[in-house]
Amino acid sequence: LTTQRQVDFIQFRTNRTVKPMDDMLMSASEKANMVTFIKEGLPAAIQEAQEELEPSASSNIQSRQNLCARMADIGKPEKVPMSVIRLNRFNWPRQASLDMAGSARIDELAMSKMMTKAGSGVDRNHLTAAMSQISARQGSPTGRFCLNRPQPPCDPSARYRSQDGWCNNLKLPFWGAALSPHIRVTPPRYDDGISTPRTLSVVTTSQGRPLLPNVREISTTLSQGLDRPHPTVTLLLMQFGQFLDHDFVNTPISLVQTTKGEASPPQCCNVQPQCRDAACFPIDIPANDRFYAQFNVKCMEFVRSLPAPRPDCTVGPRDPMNQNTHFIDMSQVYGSSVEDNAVLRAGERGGLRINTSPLAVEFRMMLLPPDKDTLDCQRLDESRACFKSGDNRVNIQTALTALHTIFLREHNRISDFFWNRRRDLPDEILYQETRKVMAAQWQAIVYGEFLPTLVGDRIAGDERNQIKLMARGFSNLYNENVNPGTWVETSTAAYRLHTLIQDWLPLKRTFNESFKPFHEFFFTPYYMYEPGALDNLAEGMIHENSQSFDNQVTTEMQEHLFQAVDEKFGLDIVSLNLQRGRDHGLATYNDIREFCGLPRARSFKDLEDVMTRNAITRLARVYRHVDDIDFWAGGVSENPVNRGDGVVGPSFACILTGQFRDWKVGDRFWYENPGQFTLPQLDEIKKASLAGIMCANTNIRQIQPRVFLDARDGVNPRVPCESIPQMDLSVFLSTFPGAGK
Ligand code: HEM
Ligand SMILES: [Ca+2]
Repeated sequence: LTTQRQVDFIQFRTNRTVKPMDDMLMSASEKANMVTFIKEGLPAAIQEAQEELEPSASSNIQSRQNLCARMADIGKPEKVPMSVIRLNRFNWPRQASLDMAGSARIDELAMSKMMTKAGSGVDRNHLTAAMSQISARQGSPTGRFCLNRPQPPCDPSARYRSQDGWCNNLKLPFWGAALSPHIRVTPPRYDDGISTPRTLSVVTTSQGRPLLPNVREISTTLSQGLDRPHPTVTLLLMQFGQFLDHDFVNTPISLVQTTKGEASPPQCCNVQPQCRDAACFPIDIPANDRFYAQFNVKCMEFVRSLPAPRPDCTVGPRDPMNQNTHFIDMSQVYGSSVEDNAVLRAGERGGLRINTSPLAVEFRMMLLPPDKDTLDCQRLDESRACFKSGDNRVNIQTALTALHTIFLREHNRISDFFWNRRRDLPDEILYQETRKVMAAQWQAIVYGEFLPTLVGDRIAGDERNQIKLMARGFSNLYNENVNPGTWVETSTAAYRLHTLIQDWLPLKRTFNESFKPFHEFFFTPYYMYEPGALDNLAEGMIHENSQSFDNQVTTEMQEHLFQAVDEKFGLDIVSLNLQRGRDHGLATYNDIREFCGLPRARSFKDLEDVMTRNAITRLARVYRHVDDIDFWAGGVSENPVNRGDGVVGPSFACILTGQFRDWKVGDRFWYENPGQFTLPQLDEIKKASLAGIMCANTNIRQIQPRVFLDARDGVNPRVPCESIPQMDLSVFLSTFPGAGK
């Protein structure tokens, strides 16, 4: 049986370096004709599209909006639930993202004009693929967001990463930078080949192609919220996983101008379809829904992600924007822009700003600085504010806030050490040197501890996958031709490991709390102000287990996501994940199988090579055809890879292995690259561990060395913190600017 198949080297079926044009089955003259057609027609199409989308020119759109606004007023406008407001805050766009999306929308309209012009004789996928390779908008006034983005030239000898990731790649400075698109390793699946979500089944009937199953129906068919704790993996794996995802991706949603002149997310439910904003993609809830029906809820709000313009001056199918640096560089701690970073800095001694509220001072707790503007937080009293960090999602649930706090403390612990020895150095140097060490040990922990647990030792240990750390010496894997960008396949499915989440937080032990459901911790991180809260959470996360990797997601996430205390229901993360996949034009489960070297399944039965019969039955119950299966739904239905050597299934493991490889070999500042650290410094970084960081920054006294796995006598026994190795930070002083003079 192929279920027993062992996976080691992950080899992609498609050669990702092949340009789409080369891939097309066209004669040379056909290709040449298409290139001429695009070069001649596209600038005019862009011009037309721009005029059409210009706000002043669209009086008819305006009047339609006004009409619809009046209709909405006549009907009773529903109060927007707090859960929806919180979801939108979670995905909030920066002004720069909104500006850039305007440019991307012009491109999309221009593309569709080109398609109309080309007529039905031309293959739409060929045309979009060809357009995406021709820089037709360079120098055009709307091209201001491509290569012309105003930035100082790159300094190849810069010792530190830039704050926004710009210039990591010297040839293509936008690669991996904040405010660039997610990238793709499989072709997009949009209904129109440009940007409209996949909604149609592959099946053709006499009435045409039926709709794909509704995402909420898929959600309830797959998951019954069963409680299946993972046998060996701690809850810290889940929590670290989320903390890491806030390093490499932050996808903003679209906003609309309200009549008051503010920008806000459009309301999509309870609005007539013809009056809905183009960014609306609401989720219908079936009338017989096992949970929402009792509240008479028929629709879940969903706003589409912002389109990102392509940084290489080409036009092409829509890609979502990423507001964080794509690199594994601790941007969730430091921010993804110079402006964000400035707010987080103490401004002296190389430190990060901390919380100076009376509670924090009284109990001598180093906490994150307060964020007075956080609308999504329900403030209980003035003395307990929500927190600020490098990623704006820091407050969404308290265990995440706890990890942010531990890494804040770690930064200040290291910067204090440096400052005590080099008081002559300015704040900026002390900060950057600390950040450099922080990012290095972060990468070492992500690749050395987290990834081997996630994809399994067998895959992580295979040198050919290039995710294994060096036993000694430097790595020679840096490749300037590898794009270090976050993949849509990762952000929108393979890394959405919401199946690992428990329906409680491990706060019970010290606080003697009666059971508190997980949703009471959404956007209410006030526990952090209790003395001992952080220690308690840290201790709980290494004691308790994650949920298993499977098609089951806790009802806290499937029914109560972001629910406020005075609400009865929240959102469903499974529906959101699936709908987001369609919004982002994500390839299907079968596409990914093929990309990963598994055979394309021709029937549901073919899925037996990676799934149990039970998991297949659920998929077959809701999907009409095996080609319709959404990647996330198929991915979580798989058995863990290599019989449980890894946590995730084979297709998630495949995507994640490729992704982590590219984040590493495409990062010029990867800590093992020559020129980043000296050999003695690398030897110290090898001593870094998450156990060590938790010991150094909390009051935990005992810990198992491999924190993502249960403590087990003989194998991974809990030991006193004193016996966990710590880096000798003094080795880093020798390469400080001006050292040894
Ligand atoms: C622990 C509580 C968690 C909550 C409440 C939560 C909630 C959410 C929500 C609401 C979204 C946005 C959904 C959408 O509109 O598309 C999201 C996205 C995401 N989640 Fe989670 N999540 C949690 C844990 C995790 C974990 C453990 C992981 C992975 C190990 C994870 C990975 C992701 C990723 C990669 C995204 C996409 C983010 C982006 O593109 O900006 N999440 N999560
Ligand atoms: Ca980052």
